[in-house]
This record gives sequence, C-alpha cells and structure tokens, in this order.
Amino acid sequence: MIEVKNLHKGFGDVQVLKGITTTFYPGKTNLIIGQSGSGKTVFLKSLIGLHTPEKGTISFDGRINTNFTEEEKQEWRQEIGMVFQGSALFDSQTVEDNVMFPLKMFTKKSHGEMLERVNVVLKRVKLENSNDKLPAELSGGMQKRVAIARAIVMNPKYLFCDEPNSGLDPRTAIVIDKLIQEITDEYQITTVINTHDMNSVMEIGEKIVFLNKGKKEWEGTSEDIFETENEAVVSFVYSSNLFKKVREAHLNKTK
Ligand SMILES: Nc1ncnc2c1ncn2[C@@H]1O[C@H](COP(=O)(O)OP(=O)(O)OP(=O)(O)O)[C@@H](O)[C@H]1O
Repeated sequence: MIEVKNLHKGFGDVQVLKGITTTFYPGKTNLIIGQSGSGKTVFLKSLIGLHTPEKGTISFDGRINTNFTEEEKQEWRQEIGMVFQGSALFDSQTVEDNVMFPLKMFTKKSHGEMLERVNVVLKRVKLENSNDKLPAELSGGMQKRVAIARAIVMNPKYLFCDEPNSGLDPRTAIVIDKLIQEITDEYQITTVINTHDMNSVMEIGEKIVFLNKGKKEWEGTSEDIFETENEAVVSFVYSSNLFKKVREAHLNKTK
C-alpha cells in the first residue's frame, strides 16, 4: 500500500503539486489521469523518489521514503518495478540479458538461478523462446512485454508505469493493459500507471485519480467515472464523440 498525504512539489516559484492525498492498494491498477501539464509526471517521479516533496509524505507500507537510511533506500529500490514509455530496453542486448539486468545489478544469484527466474517471467508474459532475440527484432507489443518481464523479475511490491501502451495499436494496447492488471492481481502488486489512454481508464481503472492543475480533482473507479457529474472530469474524459456516446448509452441503460 502506498499512502500519499498532502504532497506538495514545485520548482522555483511554480507550484506543481498542491497538496495531493490518496491511497493506492495492493492488487489494484491505479491510474493517474489529467490534462497535459496537470502534474502526472511530477507525481509519478515523486513516488519513485526522483523528486523530494516540499511538504507532505509518501509512505510505502508504513515506511516514509524521505526517512529512509541509505540501506533502507537500497532495499526499497529493489521492491520497485518500472515500465517506461517506449519500453527503454537496451538495444544491443538480447531479451534474456535485458530481463536479467536487475538480477545482475541487485542480487548475488548464480547465472543458473537468474536464468531460471528470467524464464519464469518471460513465460508469464508469453515470450518463451525469445531469449536470444534483440529488441529490434520484436514488435512494439513484444517489446512492452519484455519491459514488463524486466519490471517484475525482482518480484516487486510496487510497479510504476509511465504511459505503458503508448505507440501501440488499440488492440495491442488493451492486451498490454490487461497483462499489467493480471500481474498486479496475481502478485498483489501496488501498481500506479500514468496514462492518457481513455481505453485504459475504462478497461483497467480500478482506481482512477484525476489531477487538475496539481490538485486531486476527483478519484473513483471506471464505473464511477460514467456516473460522475464533476465537470472537469466529464469534459476531459468525454472529450471525444465516441466516449460521449458510450457515456450517454451507459446512463440511459441505468436510468
Ligand atoms: N524539473 C522541472 N522543473 C521545472 N518545472 C517542471 C519540472 N518538471 C515539470 N515541471 C512543470 O510542472 C508542470 C507539470 O508537468 P508534468 O510533466 O508533471 O505534467 P504532465 O501532467 O505529466 O503532462 P503530460 O501529460 O504532457 O506528460 C509543467 O508546467 C512543467 O513545466
């Protein structure tokens, strides 16, 4: 569980995050949405410790990250998995080496043990038999699977994803979203995803936090988002005609 309390972060005179309070539970896909510039990236970077809060706290299962000793910080880093926009794989390394990287970096396992673990996670993302391929030989969707395998190879408690399905066609994007949701549930990971993708909101939004100008404007589930009267949420989420129609149909059905 990640508890964010009254989080403030700014740069110079510009206040970006203005007192965000929310809780993310294990086993749930938590989505951060909001207009460009609303503070989603600064929020995610604060969660992974790249920004230090000016005020407020972020605690990981009761442990406040700004209070960590160097040793605790090292331990906590190993509890975190990350999936970046564009997959961020090492182009000159094979799939196997990409996925093995965190194990080599953080553990003293033997090569055999590492390989065993790599094969488990590659199987989980349905990429068995791709060990020797280079990223360039894979489709965008397969590259994302490698990135997910690498993110979970250390068996993380927390998973952070920045636009995990950017650049994918809608069908592949949903497959990747569902994979993240299944893994989150299976391993009871606390997963936080930054997204622009309204399909993701509808498909895997178990908890959605809507940021507006650095404040938490609204939070709820993908079901709640159909029913909300919050004007800022409605105008953002239902800005396309397609989603407007989906919402109208849903509301008519439940009347
Ligand atoms: N390191 C920084 N220094 C100064 N200002 C910053 C820094 N990082 C972000 N900002 C500012 O914070 C605001 C929020 O940026 P952020 O990148 O978090 O938005 P976002 O919601 O992720 O946008 P997008 O959807 O376009 O990625 C912007 O006005 C940005 O210019």
